[in-house]
Formats: sequence, C-alpha cells, structure tokens
Amino acid sequence: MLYLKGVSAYYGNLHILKKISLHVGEGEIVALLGANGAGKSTLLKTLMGILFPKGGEILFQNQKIEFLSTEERVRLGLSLVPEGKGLFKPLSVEENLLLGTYTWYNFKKKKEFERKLEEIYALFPILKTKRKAPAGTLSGGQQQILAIARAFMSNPKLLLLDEPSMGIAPNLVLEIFQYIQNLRENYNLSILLVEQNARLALKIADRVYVMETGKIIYEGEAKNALENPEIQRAYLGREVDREAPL
Ligand SMILES: Nc1ncnc2c1ncn2[C@@H]1O[C@H](COP(=O)(O)OP(=O)(O)OP(=O)(O)O)[C@@H](O)[C@H]1O
Repeated sequence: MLYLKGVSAYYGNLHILKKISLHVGEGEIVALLGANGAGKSTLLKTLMGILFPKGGEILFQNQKIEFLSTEERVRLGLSLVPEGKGLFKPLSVEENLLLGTYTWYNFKKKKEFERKLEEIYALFPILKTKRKAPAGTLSGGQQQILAIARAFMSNPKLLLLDEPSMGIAPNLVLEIFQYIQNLRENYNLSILLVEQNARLALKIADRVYVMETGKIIYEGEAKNALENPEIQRAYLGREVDREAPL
C-alpha cells in the first residue's frame, strides 16, 4: 500500500534522508527503529507532506503522492500521530476529536460524526468518560490515546505513529500498544510505528526497519530482529536487555 523508492530529504543544506526505500503492506504493522537523530520523524514528515523530498518517489495505493499537500494525503487515507501528540489542550476531548474530521466534516455530516464518535467511545471508553474535559487535564497516557483516536477520526488506511510510548507510564504504554493492535485487527489498518522502545515495538510488529544517519541499515521480520545479536547490540540498545513488559 505504501512504497518509498530512493527518497531523499533535506533541511536547508542538511541532507537528512538518504535514498530511503521501504514499504508497508495492507494490514501490516511495520516498526521503524533507530537512535535519536537517525531521521525517523523526518521520514514521517516527508510522508505527510510537511517536508517535500528532493529525490525519489512515494506511492500510496499506487498513486504518486510526494508532491501532494498534507490535506490531500489525509483525504487519501494517511494520518499522523505526531511526536508530542499535537493536541489542542484547552479544547475538550470531543472538540479535539471533531478536529480530526476536518477533511470530511460539514453540518450535513453531523449524524456521521456522531456515529463515528460512538465508535471511538466504544474503542476507547476512557475518552467517553472524559469527553467534556479539556485535553490538557488528561494524563499523559490518556492524551496519547486521544491523539490516536483523533487520527482515527479521519478514516485512515495507514496510521503513522511517532513514539507513542514516549513519557508514558509503563502500564498505560501496554494499554496503548493493545489499542494499536486492536485497530489493526478490527479495521485491517496498516501501521508504521516509530519507537524508541524496541522490544515493545517488535512484539507487535510484523516487520522492522532500522535507520541510522538517514539510511535504512536493516530490514527483516520483527521476530528475527530480536534474535539477531548484531542488531541487538548495535541498534536496539539496552531496551532489548530488559524484561519485556508485554
Ligand atoms: N527543523 C529542522 N531543521 C534542521 N535540522 C533538523 C530539523 N528537525 C530535525 N533536524 C535534524 O535532522 C536530524 C534527524 O532528526 P529526526 O527528528 O528526524 O530524528 P529522529 O530519528 O526522529 O530522532 P528523535 O528520536 O530524536 O526524534 C537530526 O540531526 C536533527 O537534528
């Protein structure tokens, strides 16, 4: 469903992405790992049209998208949960969810919005309990759940998640990863998961790519990656030495 072929991207003169090629299949969870500064967030920004590539091609469902606007990409079925969540903290949970529908909502679609809200509340019950609360009053984990739910409001086919476990209490991290798995299972959603917590990401991913200084340096089945001693030592860091929380 998503193919990147030799994608390069720059910040000014800084060459950040160096001929990245990768793919995500329908209904697949693909983990993208790598040290700080490897270029993972830059890759997600390039996928969403926040940054435009200077070489290469991005195909989404057989359509070239690398020069489409962010809004056009969201309409096609791409949705990003950004690092830091990007919530509107003074607005309520429900208002944040409404903002997730900006590519399709209008007053004639109020009923559709209400149906979608009920679907979201069934998937993420905590959001129903807190629906009138300002997003900023939720715990870090609940805010992450809201950010994922908001991304889901745009009816995505491919969800891009930028470090969903960052700064979240361990028990809530498990809940969030369970939600990610449920979304794939119930909606056949494809997921590209950028994570620092390599062990956890590899537990739910089908395949994995490892990035280093703007290049893909490893590609394989997720379960094989954990067994590969060189990958463990060099690229997955201390996380793999810890007991898996899942
Ligand atoms: N807006 C920017 N302008 C210039 N350089 C940037 C900008 N954003 C990121 N960079 C640089 O680009 C490189 C890749 O950053 P990026 O955020 O994509 O890495 P990352 O793999 O997501 O790491 P992290 O886990 O720390 O977010 C880093 O060297 C970073 O300093």
